[in-house]
Amino acid sequence: MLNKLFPVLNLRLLIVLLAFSAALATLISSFHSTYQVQKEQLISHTLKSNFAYANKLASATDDFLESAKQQLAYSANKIEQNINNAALLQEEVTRLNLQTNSFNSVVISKDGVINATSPYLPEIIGKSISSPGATQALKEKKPLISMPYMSAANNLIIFISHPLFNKEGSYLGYVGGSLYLKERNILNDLLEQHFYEGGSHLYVVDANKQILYHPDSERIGTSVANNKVINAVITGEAGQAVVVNSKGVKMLAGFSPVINSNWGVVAQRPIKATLASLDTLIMEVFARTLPMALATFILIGVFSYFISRPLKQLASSANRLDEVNSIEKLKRIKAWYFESQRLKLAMLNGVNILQTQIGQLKHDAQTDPLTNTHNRRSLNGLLSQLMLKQTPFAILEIDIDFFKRVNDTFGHDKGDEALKVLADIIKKISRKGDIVSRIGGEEFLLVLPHEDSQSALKIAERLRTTVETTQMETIGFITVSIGVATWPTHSNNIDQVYKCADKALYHAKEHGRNRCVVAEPS
Ligand SMILES: Nc1nc2c(ncn2[C@@H]2O[C@H](COP(=O)(O)OP(=O)(O)OP(=O)(O)O)[C@@H](O)[C@H]2O)c(=O)[nH]1
Repeated sequence: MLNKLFPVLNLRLLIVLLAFSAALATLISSFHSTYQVQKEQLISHTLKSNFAYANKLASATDDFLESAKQQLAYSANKIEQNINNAALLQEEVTRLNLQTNSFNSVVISKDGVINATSPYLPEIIGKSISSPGATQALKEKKPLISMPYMSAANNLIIFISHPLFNKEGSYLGYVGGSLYLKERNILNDLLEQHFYEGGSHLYVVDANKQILYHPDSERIGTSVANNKVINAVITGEAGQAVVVNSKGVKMLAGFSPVINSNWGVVAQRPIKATLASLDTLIMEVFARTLPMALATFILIGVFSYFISRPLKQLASSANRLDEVNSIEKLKRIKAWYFESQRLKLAMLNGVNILQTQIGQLKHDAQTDPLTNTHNRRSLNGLLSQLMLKQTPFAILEIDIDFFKRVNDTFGHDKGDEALKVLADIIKKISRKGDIVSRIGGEEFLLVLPHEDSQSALKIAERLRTTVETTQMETIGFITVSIGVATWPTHSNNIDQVYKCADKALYHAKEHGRNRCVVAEPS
């Protein structure tokens, strides 16, 4: 079941899989950590630089407003002393306008009447002014930067003013200047200098979260709600944060307040734009790493081949240990590293032991242990081979005469000795190719290939006389009777040939023993 689910993997595939996944995991993890570290660095760096920009811009704006206030204070001082000199008033407002560029200036009396304007507009001199900035200035009677408001001509304006007092301290009115936030002015110029690319931009809000400056002029005058950066900056906080803007874009923002006007400057850049360069960088690193990674994978393939090869060869040899040349094949395997060497040696030892044992078992299965001649099973096999090859043969059935008496007289052990001596005699008489076999207790069979009855009878006679004349220790002399038959002359059926030899032997016994008889033709 398991094998069906997970087909057997070979060592090479396993090594390749293991090394490949390890290399891949290392590669992915190093790319991932490089990306993460770079990303964190980029984000942190962008946040810091945005904060620095916002800080710089806030302080520059602060400086501008402070300088405008100081210029107005200077002019106020001059005007206070010459409040009735209309020419000087006009000269002073003109100077203010020219100095600050687009800082439209006016002198207003304590009743709210326009005394001088720059640009010079004679048609409104002597008329009353009622704009929110003017009203606030008249009311508060102190140096002031107004809240931004919409002018009659639908311009977003801030009004900067300084009060006028005579020597006795009586209020005379004020001198002031308005900045048109949507139009080009010195504040715009200041902020636009720092506008940079890649979605980066900055904007300025007032204390009411109203946008005073934005690169998209449509946004000027609109309010921003639910923005934690703006919430923080209008309370006078400075810092940096990741924030989602009104369009749902994640931004890296730095923010800083403008103290003089309670405004806030925010410099921000979309995270996506910030990280775009990182994606390109990672792709470049990947492209440069690719050849090395490919080379590594090829090396893994080659190494896995050389590592697995000896084990694969040993495994395939293990399936054929019973082959004749298995030892030679094992010896030829190049086991070049420790484990494969040990395995090869162990297999060689195993094959040696196995083959010795198989040889021994084979010998035991085919041999009569007492006389070391072929047993009945082995004999049958050998005769089958002869018959298969159509090799004619004669059989000599040899039986010891009165062997019971030998046993009874000298004991069973001495009887065994006699059997061994007889076996040795038969072996000596036989030639190469003859088969000597013990087929019963005191019965032997000698197979003589290519011999006919007559020549077999001669050999039987020689055997009989040799036995008869061989003196055995303790026992003395024994005799044998021999029945001779031939295949296929007596019968084509081996059992019939046995029967013929039996009959011949019986005949020999019947006729006095110690004789050889050739079977009658069947
Ligand atoms: N020592 C010994 N005796 C055996 C062995 N196998 C059989 N015998 C004995 O061989 C004898 C065979 O006796 P019988 O078959 O009666 O024949 P015999 O005494 O040889 O007489 P004939 O064959 O008629 O000449 C028996 O006493 C068996 O016990 C053996 O392996 N060792």
